[in-house]
Order: sequence, then structure tokens, then C-alpha cells
Amino acid sequence: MSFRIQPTPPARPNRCQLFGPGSRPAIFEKMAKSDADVINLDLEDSVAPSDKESARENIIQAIGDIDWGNKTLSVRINGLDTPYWYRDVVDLLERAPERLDQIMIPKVGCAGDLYAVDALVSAIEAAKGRTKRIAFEVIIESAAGIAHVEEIAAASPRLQAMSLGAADFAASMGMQTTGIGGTQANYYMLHEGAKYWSDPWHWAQTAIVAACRTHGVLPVDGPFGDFSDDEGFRAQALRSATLGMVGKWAIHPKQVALANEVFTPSEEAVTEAREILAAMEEAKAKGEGATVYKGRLVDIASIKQAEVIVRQSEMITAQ
Ligand SMILES: CC(=O)SCCNC(=O)CCNC(=O)[C@H](O)C(C)(C)COP(=O)(O)OP(=O)(O)OC[C@H]1O[C@@H](n2cnc3c(N)ncnc32)[C@H](O)[C@@H]1OP(=O)(O)O
Ligand SMILES: O=CC(=O)O
Ligand SMILES: [Mg+2]
Repeated sequence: MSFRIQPTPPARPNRCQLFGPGSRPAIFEKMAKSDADVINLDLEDSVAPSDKESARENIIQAIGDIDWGNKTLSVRINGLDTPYWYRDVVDLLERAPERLDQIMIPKVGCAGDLYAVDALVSAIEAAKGRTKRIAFEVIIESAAGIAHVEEIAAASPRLQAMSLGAADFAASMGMQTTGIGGTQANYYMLHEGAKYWSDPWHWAQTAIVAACRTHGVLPVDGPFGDFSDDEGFRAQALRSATLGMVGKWAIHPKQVALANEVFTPSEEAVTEAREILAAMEEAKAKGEGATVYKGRLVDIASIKQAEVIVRQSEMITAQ
């Protein structure tokens, strides 16, 4: 292994990020009462241009008025290619109460995008004497974003999480689909007359996971648009969890339980992980680096694999 130790990402649950338009304040209380770990109040693509200002006001008011419990409270600002984003940052940082945890920056294309927002946020925090340092989450959802994913992951010490935004990503890449995430009917291999579906999001997800793990950032899967398709959501989320992502967005409240279910290690998985750790303790006592557990090899790498599951489970229980 490199002498550089892989940094640990923030130790906070991020199994589900529930989104809601800032122009729809009637749902804010429901979002706060949900079981999502993270709340993303949106100023960007779910808010019409004519509602941008009122949505900002709704959100600033709600940050102080609503009891958000122990959730991570995040606001998605508008993209850096719009005339809205600077006012989003200035108003949030100057006027929103300290309860605000995070700003989500959409459509980032290079490290400089984070530098620009960081400079503005840092100046306002200092000017206003804000004591809580605002965290960042970014969305990788463009060709430029995925091409520069590693420099983006390294761009700011404020960066805690990075999501894949399947809708804008598909548009930016010129993908022929209007579906948001999930199986794409035309993406298949043909073998002896039978179709085998493949996963068009796989490479972007793995690129994001690798960049995030290298720099101690939480990798997150973004939206799954068809909220009437529970099994489709579950399948997408299971693939993301298997690849190393820690959670997924919910664009409708019914997706919250699905995400929590997938990204909470099952009792069975935790028991097995603990048994592997115990088996390796026994092996170590005998001076062995490898042993057999349930008929299969486990060795020192298995300790690290098992610890991923145990750590995730303990963090959720401690919540
Ligand atoms: C590609 C991207 O950028 S995704 C991220 C940006 N997009 C978003 O933020 C969209 C978030 N989701 C929504 O706006 C809405 O869920 C919609 C438009 C998809 C559907 O809204 P509705 O038609 O009201 O859904 P539906 O009628 O099924 O709602 C059922 C209940 O959940 C509530 N609800 C709907 N959406 C949400 C939400 N995001 N959070 C909390 N509660 C919600 C409704 O108020 C309703 O409550 P009730 O039973 O007390 O009346
Ligand atoms: O912002 C999310 C997306 O999928 O686009
Ligand atoms: Mg988007």
C-alpha cells in the first residue's frame, strides 16, 4: 500500500437524502419528520425561475423555524452557470441560522468551481462570525464533472459528500434516455438470442467511489425517477451499495424506507462480519494470517472488509 493512508470519510449516516423543492414549503415539516438522514432543500432544478427568490426566503425561514432533529440539513444552490448562485450563497450564509449544515453544489465541472464557492463562503463566514463551518456536497452530473472527478474530490476541505446525478449526467453525455437512473432497456448484450442487460451507470459510479475513497468523501447515488417502481429502486440501490456507495437520494417520501433498508447492513451481514473478525483473532493468536470460515478463505484483508460492515452498523446504531 502507498504510504499515504486512505482518509476516513465523515462519520455520519448518509443512507438517504430526501429532496424537496424550496418552492413547496408545505412539505418541509413532513421532510423533517421523515426517516431520512439528510435533507436537501432545493433551490435548483425543482424550482421554477420565477420562484427562485421566494424559495430562498422559504428555506431561510424554515431552517430556523422547523425542528430538523439530528439530520444533516443541506440546501442545493443553483449552478455556477446561472445568475442565481451567488445570491443563494450570500443570503444563506448571511441570514440562515447556524442550524444549516451543508451546501450542495450542482453540476460541478472542475476543482475551480469549488474554489469559487469556498472563497465566497469563507469570506461571509468570517465577516458574519459564523462559528459552524459549512460543509459541501457536490453533484457529478456532467461530462466535465466525471472527467475531472478526482480533482473535484480533492478540491476543498469542506467537501463531505459527492453524488451522481443521473438525469443531468445522461443529458450532458448525450445518452438516449429520458429515464432518471435504473435499467435502460436498450443497454444490453445479445448472446445466442438472449438479452443480458448491463448497467450504464456503473463506470461513473465506480469513478466516483474511487475518487471519494481516495480523498475521504462520502460517495452517494443520486435520484431514481420512477417512484412507483420499488423493485427498480431497490435493484439500483443494491448495486450502488455493493460498489461502495453509502446512500441514495429519495425524490419521493416512499423511497426513504427503501434506501434505509438497503444501506443499513442486515443483522445477518453484521453477524457474519463479527464472526470473521473473531475467526481472525483466533488465527492471529495461533500466529496465522489466514484461516477458513464457513469453507472459504479469510485473511487480513477480510478483517478490513468485515470492519466496513461493522463500522457502518455501529454508526447507524449510535445515531
Ligand atoms: C433530477 C433532480 O434534480 S432530483 C432532485 C430535485 N427534485 C425534487 O426535489 C423533487 C422532490 N419531489 C417532489 O417534489 C414530489 O415528491 C413530486 C412532485 C415528485 C410528487 O409530489 P406529489 O404529487 O405531491 O406526491 P404524492 O401525492 O404522492 O405525495 C404523497 C404525500 O407525500 C408528500 N410529499 C411529496 N413529496 C414529498 C417530499 N419530497 N418530501 C416529503 N413529503 C413529500 C405529499 O405532500 C403527500 O403528503 P400527504 O399524504 O400528507 O398529502
Ligand atoms: O440533479 C440530479 C440529476 O439527476 O440531474
Ligand atoms: Mg441535476
